[in-house]
Amino acid sequence: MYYAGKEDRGFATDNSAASGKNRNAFRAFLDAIARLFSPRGASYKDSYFLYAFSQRYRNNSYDLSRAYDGAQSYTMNMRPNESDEANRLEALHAYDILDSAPEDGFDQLVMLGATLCGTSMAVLCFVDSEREWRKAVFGTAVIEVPRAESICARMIDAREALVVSDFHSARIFDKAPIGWRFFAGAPIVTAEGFILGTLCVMDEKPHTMVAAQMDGLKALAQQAMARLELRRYQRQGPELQRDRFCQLADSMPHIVWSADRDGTIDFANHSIVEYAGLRYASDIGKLWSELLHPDDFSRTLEAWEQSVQTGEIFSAEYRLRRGSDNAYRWHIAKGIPVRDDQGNITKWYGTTTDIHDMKLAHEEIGRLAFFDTLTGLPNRQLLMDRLAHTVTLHDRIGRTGAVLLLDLDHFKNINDTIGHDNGDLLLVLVAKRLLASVADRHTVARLGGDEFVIILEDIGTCDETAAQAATKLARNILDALNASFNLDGYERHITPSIGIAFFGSPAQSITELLKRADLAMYQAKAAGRNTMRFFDPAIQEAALVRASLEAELRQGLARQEFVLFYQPQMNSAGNVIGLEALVRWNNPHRGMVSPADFILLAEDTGLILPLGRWVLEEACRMLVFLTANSSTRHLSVAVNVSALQFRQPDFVAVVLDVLHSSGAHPGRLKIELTESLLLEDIEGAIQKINELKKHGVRFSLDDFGTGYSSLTYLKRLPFNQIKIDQSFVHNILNDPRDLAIANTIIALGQTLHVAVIAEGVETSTQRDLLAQCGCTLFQGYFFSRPLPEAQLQDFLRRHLAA
Ligand SMILES: Nc1nc2c(ncn2[C@@H]2O[C@H](COP(=O)(O)OP(=O)(O)OP(=O)(O)O)[C@@H](O)[C@H]2O)c(=O)[nH]1
Repeated sequence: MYYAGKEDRGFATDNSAASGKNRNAFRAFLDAIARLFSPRGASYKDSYFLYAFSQRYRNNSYDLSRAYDGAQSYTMNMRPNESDEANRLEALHAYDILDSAPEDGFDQLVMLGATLCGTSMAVLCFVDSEREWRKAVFGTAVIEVPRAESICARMIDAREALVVSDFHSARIFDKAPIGWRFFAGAPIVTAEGFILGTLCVMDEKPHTMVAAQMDGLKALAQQAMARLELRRYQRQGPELQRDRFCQLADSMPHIVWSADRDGTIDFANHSIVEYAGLRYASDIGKLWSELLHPDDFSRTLEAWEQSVQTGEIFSAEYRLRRGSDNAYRWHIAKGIPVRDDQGNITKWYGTTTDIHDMKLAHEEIGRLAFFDTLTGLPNRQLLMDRLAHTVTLHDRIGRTGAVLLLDLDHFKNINDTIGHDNGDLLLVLVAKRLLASVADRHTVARLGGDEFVIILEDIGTCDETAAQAATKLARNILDALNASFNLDGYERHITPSIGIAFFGSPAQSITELLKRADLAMYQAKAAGRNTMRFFDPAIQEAALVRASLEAELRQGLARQEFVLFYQPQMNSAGNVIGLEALVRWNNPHRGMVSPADFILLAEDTGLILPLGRWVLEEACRMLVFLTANSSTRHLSVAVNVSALQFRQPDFVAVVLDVLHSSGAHPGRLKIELTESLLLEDIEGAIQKINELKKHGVRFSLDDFGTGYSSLTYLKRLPFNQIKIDQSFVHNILNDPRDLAIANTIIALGQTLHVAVIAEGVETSTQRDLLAQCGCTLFQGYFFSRPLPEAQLQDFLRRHLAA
């Protein structure tokens, strides 16, 4: 990378800079910049200079100061020493415009002036020492006027822009110009403040000029001056052009830069010094990557590579660190690739513009358009978009989702009693609780007023699982909102009514879906509020059944309706070696309920935790009882532990606590775990099992063969026993594959020195076949059904080893 001596300017000053190659590159640079500012792709001749110059020219202002009778003049706010006519003439001659041939660009400006002001004549003239000389004329063929007769010269002498509506009434000149009654002129002013001439419009008829026309005329005069600058610039040598360019580049608010193929910046204007707080613009070459926000780096690099590969304009948005406060601000960069004489792209010329405020404003506009201003939740518009997208997706992947429509109960009362502001606050707090009640992947939106919608995504594949998931979530919401709110220093209560509708395959319209959820919500209101209802009657029925079963389950626990049955476990000699404790629910209305009908619900509702503890306590009580008798002291009691129970952080402590308080022998307690329970956190499982094993507690792996049956479990988990699932035992006589599996499990047990017990043994043939395979422990109806405590005593008496 090469760099200029004038380091805060940037351009190279070595001799080669003047070479034709560099001149071409330089022209290409100007052209590139011009294209950036000119959407139509005009060359720098047309737009770059005009743009840059008009920026500076705009600083000279014109104030309406006096009005004549029928005429107005505008005081020109110029340099103090501009009355120096000699300097003015020198400035004029420097442009080398006098007596030059007509040029299209100037002709067009003059024509535009006449069209804009609706006059029959227009002239662009320069005032020399002796004459007014016209570079461009429209509606007149007169090219020169003696200075003494020139109104434009009078304008320059008086330093006033002028509008004369009618020379007949204005009488501000000794002699009205022949053939005109109307005149309006705007001065051609250099950046230094010299008035070189005017762009003026004339007519044979009187006229009035509205302010917009005068402004337009002044703008055209500015364009004429800019074009004059460009003309002079083009006639200068490359060195002068470069200096001039640097001055202009530095006057621009954008960061102007050029870069090599590998992205190294080898030129930047002064804006980068001001923005980034660099010492020299040239520092940008090495500091660029430090200024760029790290998160935007790879994206920017990709855009650059893309431009290098395709030759398309480089375009990227990124954040650049500001030197004054180290804040990152968004910028947009655009760079035009420029080819050398061989057609290879060697340079990129571009600008980088601060768009931070604009971007934030856009984001804010986007936020306002899609988010509710009060709660910050997605609004109806965004909800509809997401819902449409989610419904289509679920149809495609064959999954079920749900829409929960929630309306607060008697919300109007809140507004009426504690005011609308507190009502608003309550809506905000409700929104927060809703967000806290659902997982991030779901959407919580405010439909309007006191209505909210929750989209539950992917909650199952069948109605039952989806209904359970939706019920669980709706319950959470009901619980969350039922807790009191602190408003205005008082505890306030609000409840919701929730309607639930499902979507899946085939997709239904979102309007229909919301209508269904709305209908269900009204049913919830009709049912007394503070509750939920499903749109689907069958699901609703199932949910009601479940809800009443749950209520009964709670009651059952409180009323101690649960009992333990014990199923004996036998050895090959036909002696009892232990018991498996199995819970039953003795419901006053339903009779004896099997665990299959309530354990899942107990797990879903968390009731399994108190129930599981109760089972453990009962089993330990039985152990103490067995230990008291010398003939039963050796028997173990196996207890099934659910996944939720086992995952409790205090599981080990609970087991030890129950063992301790009951006085049961830990070595006689056997905990049965299922394979699926181990999947989630195998390390945690190993730790818990080992901790309890230290106290003598034994472990059995239940249902082995039905799940993943990973040998890793057997290797890593310190089980004392594996259970062959009854499904294999059931068909062991008919299905050789079941026999093979049972055989394998038994062989595994022998190899790993882990006891193997077969459950579900119903016949002597099954028992004999398993025994032939090497199985020594059995459990099943062939020996005994699970027995209530009273019948167990009898059984034990008959089957204990002498
Ligand atoms: N504070 C506040 N109130 C609102 C806003 N938007 C709507 N409301 C009020 O919310 C109330 C909604 O009432 P409804 O849902 O029709 O009736 P309700 O009193 O909740 O009674 P039910 O829905 O039948 O239980 C109306 O009184 C609205 O004026 C809001 O942005 N802020």
